[in-house]
Amino acid sequence: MIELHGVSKRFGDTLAVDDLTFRVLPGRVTGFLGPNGAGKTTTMRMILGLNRPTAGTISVGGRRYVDLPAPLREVGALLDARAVHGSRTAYHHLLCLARSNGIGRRRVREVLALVGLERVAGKRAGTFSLGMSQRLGIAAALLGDPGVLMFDEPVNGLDPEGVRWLRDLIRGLAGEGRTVLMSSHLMSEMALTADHLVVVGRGRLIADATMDDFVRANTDEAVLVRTPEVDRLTGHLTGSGAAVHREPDGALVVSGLDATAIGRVALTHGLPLTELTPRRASLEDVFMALTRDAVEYASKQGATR
Ligand SMILES: Nc1ncnc2c1ncn2[C@@H]1O[C@H](COP(=O)(O)OP(=O)(O)OP(=O)(O)O)[C@@H](O)[C@H]1O
Repeated sequence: MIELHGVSKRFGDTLAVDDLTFRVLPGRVTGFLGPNGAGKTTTMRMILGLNRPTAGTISVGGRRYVDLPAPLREVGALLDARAVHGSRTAYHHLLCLARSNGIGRRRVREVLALVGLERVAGKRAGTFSLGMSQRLGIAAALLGDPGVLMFDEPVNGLDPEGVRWLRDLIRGLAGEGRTVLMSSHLMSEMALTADHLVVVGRGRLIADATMDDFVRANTDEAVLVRTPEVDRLTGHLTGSGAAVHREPDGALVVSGLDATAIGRVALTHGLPLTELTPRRASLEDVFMALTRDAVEYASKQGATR
């Protein structure tokens, strides 16, 4: 488990992290979301003891990172995939890390195989593509077989096969009971990977909820209905207390009644339905709506909305 209590971090005039309190629990993937500059990387760096909090406390498995005797065996992290000695081979890079934490050569071979880099283990890391560097960073995170894992934007640079592989790997790690915290700007991927979300904006906590609750709580439930009998169905639905909005293509967007109730109204009056689809916002829709005010570096188009 990772636990943050009242954590803040100031860089000069910038309050990068502002009084964050949350827990990352084992056995599930926690997605760490926030617009650019929201403080995600700074928070992860503080968890790893790379930045010292200005205020507050952080513990990993009940202890501060600096108090962990063999940190790689407790916490594995991918923060910056390019942060390797470019002249070292992938194998040598991992071997150096392993040695500093009392981990044997066999494990180095194992993690290279796990991330699919066996064939290029003897190549210099500086010649790797971004996707290969990400795989090497993931191998490094897994080296000590740690119970806590953090991945900052791990999907960057991966090809579609790699994206799917990483999703399965991350879900598998959580399935084994590990604590997994992962940031990504790819909302569709996050929706497929994470069970729980911690959302930040301008350094502050915006939400800490399960994926399902987060989307449901921020969605206006509505049902998309199509029928050849638009006027009659609209009349009966409004008569039953629903609000009905007619789209230009003739579809009805109905709120105030769920799909079952709408189906019943149609059946009672003998009106055919050609579509009856509960509408739910996507994670991306909800994220954009909730963080709109917290976006620091908006594009012009976004800023004028
Ligand atoms: N070493 C530093 N010195 C000064 N300011 C910093 C430093 N590191 C981060 N910041 C500032 O802290 C804020 C949070 O940055 P951080 O990189 O943690 O955000 P993020 O959520 O990871 O963003 P992104 O999604 O763009 O990676 C930003 O305003 C950034 O400019």
